[in-house]
Amino acid sequence: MLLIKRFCGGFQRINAITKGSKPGERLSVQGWIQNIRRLKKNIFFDLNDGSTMRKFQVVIPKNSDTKDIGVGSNISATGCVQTAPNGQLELHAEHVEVIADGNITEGYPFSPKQQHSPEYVREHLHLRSRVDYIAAQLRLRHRAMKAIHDYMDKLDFIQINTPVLTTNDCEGAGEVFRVQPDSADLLKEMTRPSIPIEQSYFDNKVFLSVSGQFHLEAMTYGLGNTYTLNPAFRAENCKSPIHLSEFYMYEAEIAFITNISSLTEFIEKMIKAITSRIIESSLDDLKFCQEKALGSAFDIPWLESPWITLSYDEACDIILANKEKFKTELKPAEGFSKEQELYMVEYCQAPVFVVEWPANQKPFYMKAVRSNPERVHALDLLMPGVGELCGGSLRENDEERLRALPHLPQGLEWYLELRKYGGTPTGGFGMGFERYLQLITGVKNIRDVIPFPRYPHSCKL
Ligand SMILES: NC(=O)C[C@H](N)C(=O)O
Repeated sequence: MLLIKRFCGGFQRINAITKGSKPGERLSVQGWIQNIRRLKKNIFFDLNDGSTMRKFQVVIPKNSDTKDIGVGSNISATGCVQTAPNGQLELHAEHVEVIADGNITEGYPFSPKQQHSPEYVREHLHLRSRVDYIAAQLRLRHRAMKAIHDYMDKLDFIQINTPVLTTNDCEGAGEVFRVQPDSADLLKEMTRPSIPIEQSYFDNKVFLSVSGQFHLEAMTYGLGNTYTLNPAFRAENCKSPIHLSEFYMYEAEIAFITNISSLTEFIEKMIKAITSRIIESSLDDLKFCQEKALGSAFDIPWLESPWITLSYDEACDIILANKEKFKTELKPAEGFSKEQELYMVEYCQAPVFVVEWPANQKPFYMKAVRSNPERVHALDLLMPGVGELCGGSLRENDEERLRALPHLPQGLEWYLELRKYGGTPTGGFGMGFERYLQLITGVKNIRDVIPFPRYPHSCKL
């Protein structure tokens, strides 16, 4: 504790104070003033330091010199913790110092007393961490990441920092961002005889990663179970409220797995566990985000009940039997539309795993069902409100079967070689981390659950 205090320069964070301080304790805090009330005997500051959505009241005698202090001012205060008449802890300050003026009137876009729309708040990305529900979202995001890391660590998964720059496009779709130096001089300087000039830095075409899966597979062949929680990129001209050009993907690769039901069980257990952990650690922020998003907080209905698994054919039957309910038609080569995904969840009244997909709808690396090679051991997890949350599969670990594929992508000799030196059965999944945050908070636009959203026509800051 001493060490922590010294790191923070002797100041305590409000979250720690409201959770652990006792009346009578002397301490110092720093933060931003959110509101000032000047009453007969005392002046009351509502102090916020970003560590919690709870405001901490600082009380100073009326005769103190506070003419330089206004809403938005940065202050430090030292004093004694006491219990306020409402039962909450407050600081009776003997010493208050102004660290910086707030100046929040001169062109400041947010009025402390006004509610601003998410679209408006998003226009001021660099200032929006000062808006209460964005701060709550970002704290929740941190807790959710921590919950994932703690969960995986407990299960002895090894975290792998998969590369952001890659030469493969994993999913095989043409949706990648190319990367090359901006400097024409540098490219020229590095030119080699047989390499196109724009590739002369790496001697290869290089992309921003769309998925860390192949790198995880390589590591899993030596380390056993691995995972990553890294940025992934998709160059799609898609303005939907559930897509980003840069997002975080939580991917795991499990060794010695031979059954798709083991994978669905793993995912269901994991999502329930990390969600419960977030509820334990961040209930205030979670409820606040839910209220802001949907008007009222909600319980998460899928935490206790079992989830459903449907084969692709069973899922199609449900859609076809209800086809008058959809604007979109079921297209055999394209999987389900968003409204069909959401309908399936509503129909089953539970999250739904769709398994046993037609091979022609899925990437080449998925393991063929041996009794029916037209099908692959793949899964999509459909959740209420967001539709697809996870995609996963067992991986084809038979080198010969991979080599025989008519559309095997070029340049993946290394991927085949993994199988050549021992075709370990593996399987795994990817979960869009921001989509998960949308799922538990109800936040409609994915741009509000990531600090700096990147999407078509927008890469600010
Ligand atoms: N790791 C995974 O299975 C995720 C999958 N490659 C995807 O991008 O959806």
